[in-house]
Parts: sequence; structure tokens; C-alpha cells
Amino acid sequence: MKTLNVELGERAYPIYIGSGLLQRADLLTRHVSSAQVAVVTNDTVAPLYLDRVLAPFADRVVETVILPDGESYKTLDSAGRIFDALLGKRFSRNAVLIALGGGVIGDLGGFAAACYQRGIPFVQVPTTLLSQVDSSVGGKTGVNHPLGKNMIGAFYQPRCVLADTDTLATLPDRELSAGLAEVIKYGLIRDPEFFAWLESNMDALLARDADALAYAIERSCRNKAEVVAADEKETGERATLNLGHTFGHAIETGCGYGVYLHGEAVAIGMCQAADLSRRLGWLAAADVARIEALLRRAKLPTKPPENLATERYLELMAVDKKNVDGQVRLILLEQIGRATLPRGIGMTQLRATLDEYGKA
Ligand SMILES: NC(=O)c1ccc[n+]([C@@H]2O[C@H](COP(=O)([O-])OP(=O)(O)OC[C@H]3O[C@@H](n4cnc5c(N)ncnc54)[C@H](O)[C@@H]3O)[C@@H](O)[C@H]2O)c1
Ligand SMILES: O=C(O)C(=O)C[C@@H](O)[C@H](O)[C@H](O)COP(=O)(O)O
Ligand SMILES: [Zn+2]
Repeated sequence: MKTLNVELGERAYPIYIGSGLLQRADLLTRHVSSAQVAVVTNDTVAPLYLDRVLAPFADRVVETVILPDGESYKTLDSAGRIFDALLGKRFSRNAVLIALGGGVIGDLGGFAAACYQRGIPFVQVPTTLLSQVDSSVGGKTGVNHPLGKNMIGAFYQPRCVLADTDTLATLPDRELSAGLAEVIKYGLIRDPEFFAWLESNMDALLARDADALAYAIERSCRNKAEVVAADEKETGERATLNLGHTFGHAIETGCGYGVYLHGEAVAIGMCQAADLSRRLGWLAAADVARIEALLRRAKLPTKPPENLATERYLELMAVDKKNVDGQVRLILLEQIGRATLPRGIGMTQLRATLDEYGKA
């Protein structure tokens, strides 16, 4: 097992990464000292892993909330179902909530934990590659709104993250690829050696080689933990974790939540961000091609949806948490391994990317 720490002073917490961790009762109980435990999960993950999470808590009062699966259920209504369950059981403010599942459950469960009685402790047990490398770490919790992705939420850190890499064995291939988009993101924004490692090891990752996956998860979490420790509330460097997300969130909202997986939308968005960076004269065309090639090798889409016209894109991008005074701000690339958040972006070049990128 590898242990990393997210260094946030009194809110610091460990990330445990390894095989067989769900069988390690001591790891979960170490961070769950209350007599009342709520487990939030969904109807895909529950039959696979709920028993293992419940096993150490036979002597506690346990409430399980099993939600329907899908991005379209990352809503205030689902959060309401969690509140109903906790209140129904008279759960106190020291009750611990365990979020067992992918990023949807982690974001939603964390949000419910942040709100219930103004905040109860919670633990992240991520079971997808995407949630093990990204969403379970850093305390961004929230739900979607019909007008925008993750528009309702809170920064609220978990007490620990327990990433059992064995759970990836049951993950569908399409979801594995979606997780690889966020892995590639770390290489692009701040870790060029990792990007090169990914170019050399993509086949091993797709073949689910255990060592390759463990290394990619650990290096991704290390990158994310460093960024979050430096800028927890996204006043600066943390915004670079949003590479491709302004375009990607527009795709997710515009096409309907769940049509494109988050990682797929981010993959397309990173290509659009790379194309725009090239148009602005910052990124070499050869690097854009290198980025597209790695994403394609990860079996991710790189071309935007045909039915999302430029004006609709711009409307959707106007609803983004990085915007200031209503002006769109985008994370762009100066080179592979270096991201930037420019003050203003040329609307002409942005329109050119939206009009032309991937349309030929
Ligand atoms: N908070 C953050 O910092 C952050 C970062 C990145 C993404 N996100 C959010 O995370 C969400 C995407 O997360 P995701 O990609 O994990 O999607 P997800 O939570 O929808 O999970 C993907 C699918 O895999 C299933 N699943 C989960 N674990 C499984 C397993 N071990 N075996 C088989 N099936 C399994 C799920 O039921 C679901 O059908 C989006 O809502 C995105 O906005 C948040
Ligand atoms: O942790 C962060 O910060 C990120 O931006 C990670 C992203 O991968 C993630 O999708 C996040 O939820 C997007 O944040 P948002 O603030 O744009 O909703
Ligand atoms: Zn993301």
C-alpha cells in the first residue's frame, strides 16, 4: 500500500492506494469512530463492493443509501434523498458518511456530508479510475444544475481517501478510458515526464497491468495533492486542473448529462484548448498532434459533437465558475507540461477553434 498526504493543516488527510484495501478493516475504522455510519453508493456498485465496506461496521448503526446509477442523478434531489435517510435514522453531527463509488457518488456524497447539519465527517472510497486519480482528492463536492455542471457545491475535504485498485477489475473499458483523460491532464498541466511515461505505457494501462495502473494512480494523486495543498479554494494554480473543462462541461451540459462521460468530454476539451493555444502562438502544432495521438491511443474521442454549434457553445461556456465579471477564462497550454490561465483570450481565435477544430 502507498500512502500520500494532502497537506492542509488541521484538515490534512491520507490517500491510501493499493490492492486489497477494502479487506483492511483497520483502514476504514481508523477514520470512522462514530456509532452511526451512512454509506452512499449506487445500484451498480452496491452489489459489487457494499458488503466489503459494511463488514467492519457490524457493531454500529448503519444506513445505506443506494441511488440510481448515472450522471443525471448528480442532483439536489438525490442529495435530498440522502438527507431524508440520515434524518430518518436521527443521525447526529458526528455520524460519518462513506461515499462508495465513482465521481458521481463522491461529489454527491461529499456535498450531502458538507450540508447535513452544516457538516459531518466523510470518507471517500473511489471505485473508478477517474475517481481514484482525481475526484476523490481535493474536496470539490457538488451537484449539477440543468444550466451548468457542478454549479451547486462546496469545498469540503474528506477525512481519508481509500482507493482499492482491485475494484478496477470490474470497471468497463469505456470508463477506464474516461479515467485516463484526467491522468493525461496531469502530464499536460505540470508533469511532462509523466506525459512521456504515459506515451510509453499506454498499452500496459489499457491492458490493466496492475503495476502500471498503481503507478499512474499514485503519480496522479501526488500531482493533485500538491496543487490542492498549494491552493485549496482555487484562487490560482488549482484552476489549471480545469484544463479542457470549460469546453468539456459545455459538451456535458449541452448534449445532456451522461451522453458523453466526463472524461470523454474533457478529452475533447483538452484538444480544443490545445488547438486554441496553437492559434494564439503558444503551442507548437507538433505538440497538438502529440496530445491528440495520446488521447486517441487511450481510446478517447478528440472531435467535438457535431450538433453543438459555436453560439450554443459560447452560451454554455458563459456558465463557468472560473469566469470573472461574466468574461470567459480558459486554461491553455504553453507547452506539454505547462498550463496557464491568461487574463483575456481573443474571442476571434476562440470562435475559430469552435468553428473549425475537428470539423474537417
Ligand atoms: N470533485 C472533483 O474534483 C471531480 C474531478 C473529476 C470529476 N468529477 C466528477 O466525477 C464524475 C465522473 O466520475 P466517474 O468517471 O467515476 O463516473 P461515475 O461515478 O458515473 O462512474 C462511472 C460508472 O462506473 C460505475 N462503476 C463505479 N465503480 C465501478 C466498478 N468498480 N466496477 C464497475 N462499475 C463501476 C458507475 O456505477 C458508473 O456507471 C463527474 O460528475 C465529474 O464531474 C469530480
Ligand atoms: O479538483 C479540481 O480543482 C478540478 O478542477 C478537477 C476536475 O477534474 C473536476 O472535473 C472538477 O469537478 C471540475 O471543477 P469545476 O470547479 O469546474 O466544477
Ligand atoms: Zn474533471
